Amino acid sequence: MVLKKYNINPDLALERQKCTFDIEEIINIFDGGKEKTSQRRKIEDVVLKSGLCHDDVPEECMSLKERYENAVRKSCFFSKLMKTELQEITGIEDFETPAIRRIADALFKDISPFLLHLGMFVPTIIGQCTSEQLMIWLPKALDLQIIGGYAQTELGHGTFIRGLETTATYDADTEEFVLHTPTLTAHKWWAGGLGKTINHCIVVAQLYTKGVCYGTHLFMVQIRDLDTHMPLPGIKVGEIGPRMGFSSADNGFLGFNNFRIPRNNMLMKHAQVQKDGTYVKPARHGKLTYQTMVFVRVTLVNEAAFNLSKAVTIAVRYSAVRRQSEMRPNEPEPQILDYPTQQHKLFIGIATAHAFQLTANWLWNTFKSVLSDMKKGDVGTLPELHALSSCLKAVCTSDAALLIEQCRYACGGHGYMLSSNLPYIYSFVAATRTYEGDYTILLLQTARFLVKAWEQAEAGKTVTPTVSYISRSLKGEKNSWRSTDEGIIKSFQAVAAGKIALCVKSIRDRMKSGLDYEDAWLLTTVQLVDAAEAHCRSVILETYCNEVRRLTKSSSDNVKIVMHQLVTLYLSYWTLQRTGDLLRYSSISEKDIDFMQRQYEELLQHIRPNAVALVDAFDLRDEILHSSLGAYDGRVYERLMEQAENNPMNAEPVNQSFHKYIKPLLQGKL
Ligand SMILES: CCCCCCCCCCCCCCCCCCCCCCCC(=O)SCCNC(=O)CCNC(=O)[C@H](O)C(C)(C)COP(=O)(O)OP(=O)(O)OC[C@H]1O[C@@H](n2cnc3c(N)ncnc32)[C@H](O)[C@@H]1OP(=O)(O)O
Ligand SMILES: Cc1cc2nc3c(=O)[nH]c(=O)nc-3n(C[C@H](O)[C@H](O)[C@H](O)COP(=O)(O)OP(=O)(O)OC[C@H]3O[C@@H](n4cnc5c(N)ncnc54)[C@H](O)[C@@H]3O)c2cc1C
Repeated sequence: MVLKKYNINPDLALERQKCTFDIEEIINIFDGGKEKTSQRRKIEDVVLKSGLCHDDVPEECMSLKERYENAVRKSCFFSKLMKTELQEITGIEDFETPAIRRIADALFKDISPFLLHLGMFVPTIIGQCTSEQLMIWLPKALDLQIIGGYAQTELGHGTFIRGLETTATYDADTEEFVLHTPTLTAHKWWAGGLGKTINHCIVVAQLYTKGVCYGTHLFMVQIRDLDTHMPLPGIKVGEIGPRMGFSSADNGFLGFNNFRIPRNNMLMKHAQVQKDGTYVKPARHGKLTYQTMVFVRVTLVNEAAFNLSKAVTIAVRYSAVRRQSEMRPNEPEPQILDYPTQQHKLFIGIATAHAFQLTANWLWNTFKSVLSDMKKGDVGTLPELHALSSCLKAVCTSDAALLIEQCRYACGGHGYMLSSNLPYIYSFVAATRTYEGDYTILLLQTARFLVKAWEQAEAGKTVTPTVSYISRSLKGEKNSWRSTDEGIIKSFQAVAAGKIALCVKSIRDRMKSGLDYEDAWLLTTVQLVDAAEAHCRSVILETYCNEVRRLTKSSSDNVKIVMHQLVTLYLSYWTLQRTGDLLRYSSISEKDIDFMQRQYEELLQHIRPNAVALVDAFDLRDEILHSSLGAYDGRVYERLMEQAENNPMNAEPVNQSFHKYIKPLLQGKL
């Protein structure tokens, strides 16, 4: 749709006049500097001027098939644009993924069927191929001569990778692997793009050679003919059916009937099968084939931040425009943003988007540093990265989904309209809580690391920095509550340490009473999930505070003030959410809690005049927001009416069903 131009709604115009800081300064902080902001805007200009974002009919009014076909059309032209004009016009050679990721949302209200190609297929080639394999597949994949996906999950197993049933049996006579789907539940299920779009696929299968199973490994498999796009003989493939979101992502199923691929199609950077069938196991770490999952978990923290920033921009702008009820008799109806309960729903969304974005950047740097260690042969930092990326993916996607839904509640009935975009944003983020490792499963992975760290610290060994609070706790350091940033972080660490200690005790007590370790662990899993979540909270709080302090060192005073108000709001919010835990594991008193409550409510008032400016500082163009409620000009009612009038249901004054059914019913002739 072409966005109509309106004058700015007067309420929004007034809000912008109240702003106390330079918006551009905050935009630059989140982009990583002025230069990066200007690069990103150039990329956005090129894509928006290309006309690619235009739809004749709103996406939500298309049939599923039309939506898919429209998404393929746009993905192809977008790919072409990325390869040609974007580079030529902007002169930017190194397309930073965040900029491409952001502008992709101007094209797709839902998901591109090519998402997994960029998100998992290419990263798996980079992380899992030998240099020879890389030379074969990477240029083709980057040039989109082949389009791929990542098929790991099966109908019967997603979480438990070791339980996957698809087999890849080596035949030394022909130097081939035979891929086979032995049962119904062994069919690959869910892979994005697999249903209709891709011609290649990374397949995860149990490797058999010389009669021995060596567990899951990765294989490059061509599944469709490059010319006709027909499934190759021995391949059964299709779309899995309508779902809550991801409507244009053509998630698919895949089965193999003794399908043969060359030996060289096993991705052999870490483990190899030699020509005679001899298996050479990975030299350094048993879980290196899980590396793409770690990469995606890291990027999903960024997804949580980005999508939350979209939702909260929509809801804050709408709340500045919407007037409802009365605060005192006969007074004009206030903007709903003036209600403290509305501020309570929304300002935590702004602070959380900041916290997650800065945590995502920090995690990305940690990921890059672990990769660089691994290149030098050192895998010592991998367990901590796995533990961090697991809990941050779980908690950030889960919190973001809850807060996005809260943004929808904050928009009342209009938030329920698809044209608000809030239902799309929610259904996308709700899926991120499940895919790439379900919430509970990932927290249990972190818990495993925490229990080990506890045991190491108990044995007097040094533990990694993110769990150094465990050593302090074991030394008997008692937590004394202070309502400063550092004081609150220390108290949250004391909560995490206390919960880990209880888990360890619980496991040990259960073992003393005769249970084996597995049962003792199993019966403690409710507490273990809770302890891992507490650990994660302390990591986010600490990272957010540290990063704001670091990044605003040379900022203007007003930017420092407003950024720090959000940090304090975030710390106060979580203190009030976790009073039970803090009363149990720290020295916080009722008086301290009263103080925090008052501080929180005062902060809502302080932030209120800057609320619209703070969401403007996410710098999200209308074309990216796709929202009748959240456009920059705040012309909510005009846009809602426009959408209603353009609804294909209104193209004819009388629907044919009247003549077919209603009239005969009215006349008693049905
Ligand atoms: C071209 C233009 C087109 C336009 C498109 C425009 C798009 C814009 C472009 C932008 C691109 C950017 C993309 C960003 C967004 C990305 C979105 C991507 C969408 C993804 C869709 C979803 C994909 C999927 O879901 S794939 C399937 C994922 N599946 C899972 O995650 C399964 C979860 N299960 C597991 O991970 C495991 O089974 C696990 C960990 C639960 C248990 O494993 P296992 O049983 O093998 O191990 P354990 O016995 O429990 O542990 C043993 C030991 O290993 C350690 N360990 C486990 N995992 C790891 C690991 N990953 N790394 C390191 N170590 C690990 C574990 O801790 C144990 O250690 P100990 O020391 O022994 O304790
Ligand atoms: C939109 C979407 C896109 C996807 N895209 C892809 C893709 O491109 N490629 C791909 O390979 N996969 C993909 N997936 C699959 C996804 O990775 C899995 O659905 C996910 O890993 C969860 O696994 P599952 O479905 O087997 O859930 P299950 O493991 O069956 O989980 C069901 C419930 O059981 C619980 N549970 C399971 N095991 C345990 C345990 N050990 N302890 C305690 N509780 C447990 C879970 O916590 C959960 O509550 C996609 C999924 C979705 C929704």
